Amino acid sequence: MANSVIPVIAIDGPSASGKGTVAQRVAAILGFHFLDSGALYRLLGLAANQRGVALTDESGLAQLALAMDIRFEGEAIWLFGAPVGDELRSEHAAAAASQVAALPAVRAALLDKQRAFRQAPGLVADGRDMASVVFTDAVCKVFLTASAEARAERRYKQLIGKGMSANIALLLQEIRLRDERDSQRSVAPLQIAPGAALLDSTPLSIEQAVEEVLVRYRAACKE
Ligand SMILES: Nc1ncnc2c1ncn2[C@@H]1O[C@H](COP(=O)(O)OP(=O)(O)OP(=O)(O)O)[C@@H](O)[C@H]1O
Ligand SMILES: Nc1ccn([C@H]2C[C@H](O)[C@@H](COP(=O)(O)O)O2)c(=O)n1
Repeated sequence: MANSVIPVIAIDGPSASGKGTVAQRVAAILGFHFLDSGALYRLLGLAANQRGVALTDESGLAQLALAMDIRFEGEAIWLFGAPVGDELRSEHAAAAASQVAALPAVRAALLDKQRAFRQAPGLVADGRDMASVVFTDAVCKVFLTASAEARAERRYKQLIGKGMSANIALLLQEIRLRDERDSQRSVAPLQIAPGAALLDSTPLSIEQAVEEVLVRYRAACKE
């Protein structure tokens, strides 16, 4: 199958809007591959930390991004042959990811790694620029959002559920800060891409949000 005809569903949106959860479930229902593009930026922040590369060293980070040996196996992730634990999901890792993601050379270095996930029979990709940059020809583009308060509450429950400590007021502050940085940066900012459908999941359950995406995908396939 030629790469360009392999269908992609692009789900972008702000932090903790539920994109990862929804994208993963849609992929499972359709039997598609799944790309958590944020994990690549988080892994780069982690690798930089491990190897002493400053989060402001654009060329050093870009070289590290190209060299990163990453393996995804279901929920498990390996970085340079070592398993990565829950630290990848911490707000500390998220803040580092948001910082390195603002650097143009880093984004360019990660493009091929992301596009390599486009494999038959299809791909569901979540991130910030899936529809606007990485998979501009995606058959279905969704911008999944929710109020900052709902997102902070979801993240709080997620972290507590994993046995990690969390403070909801602090989470709300971090979410707002990250929204600001991700949407104000000059390269590939978080935005609603042309042709993307806006889906506000504040009042929706996960199942309802999944169904909304599937409805849009099926409609797009009929066009
Ligand atoms: N519609 C929903 N209603 C309630 N909780 C939800 C909903 N969607 C997702 N969640 C929960 O919110 C938490 C955050 O979701 P998820 O990790 O998928 O967000 P995300 O947008 O991928 O975040 P990030 O980009 O920061 O990784 C998860 O615990 C998930 O189960
Ligand atoms: N396509 C992407 C994915 C992620 N980022 C950045 C912005 C986020 O703050 C950070 C972590 O992402 P998350 O795991 O929360 O989805 O990575 C990006 O710029 N582009």
